[in-house]
Amino acid sequence: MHALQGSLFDQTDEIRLGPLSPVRRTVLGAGAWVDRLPGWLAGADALFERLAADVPWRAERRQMYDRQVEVPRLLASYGAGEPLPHPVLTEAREALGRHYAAELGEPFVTAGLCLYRDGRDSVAWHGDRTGRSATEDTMVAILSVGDPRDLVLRPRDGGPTLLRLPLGHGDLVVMGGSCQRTMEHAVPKSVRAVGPRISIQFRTRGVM
Ligand SMILES: O=C(O)CCC(=O)C(=O)O
Ligand SMILES: [Fe+2]
Repeated sequence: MHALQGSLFDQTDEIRLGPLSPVRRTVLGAGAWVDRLPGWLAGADALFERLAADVPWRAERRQMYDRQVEVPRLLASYGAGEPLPHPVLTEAREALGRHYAAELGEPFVTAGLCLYRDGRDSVAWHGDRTGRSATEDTMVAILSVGDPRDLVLRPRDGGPTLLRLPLGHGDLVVMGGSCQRTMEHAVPKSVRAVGPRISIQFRTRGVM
């Protein structure tokens, strides 16, 4: 794994969340939208280092036709009520819950973590549509630390990529409304030399 290149605009070691009020919404149509807040978390490089070292990362293999393939990223997941690997993640989940309470109608309860070791790690086009999100609107909030990687979104029924969001260094994105059903998202492989990135995805009960 490449060493993380410390970011020039995040020289603080104090790991701290800013206010959520500056979040900006992009409406994608068909009930889907994306909220963004670049640099929500200060001290993102310090949080990256802590999570990289402290989280019990696991490699997964998946059945692909007749063979087992390595999932191209490392994973960790925290169910409802399980303590998160850093207190600022609990703060983030609660702050997001308060900010979106009226619109979402329920709290964020689970956290999934992905570690993209380098540009060869990725996630293929998909929607988070296992569980209630297959039929209901929901929100998936993602905090990113480490080197930015693009999160791309396109309509599920075909059509060009609508959004390409570089996410790292404390950036927040929230995919909301019908996004998991009507759109797909991916983190494509990168041929550029990129350092590692960790994403933390907060979801509601029964959504994967
Ligand atoms: O790393 C990201 O920002 C996206 C991860 C993702 O889409 C997922 O785990 O479902
Ligand atoms: Fe996803």
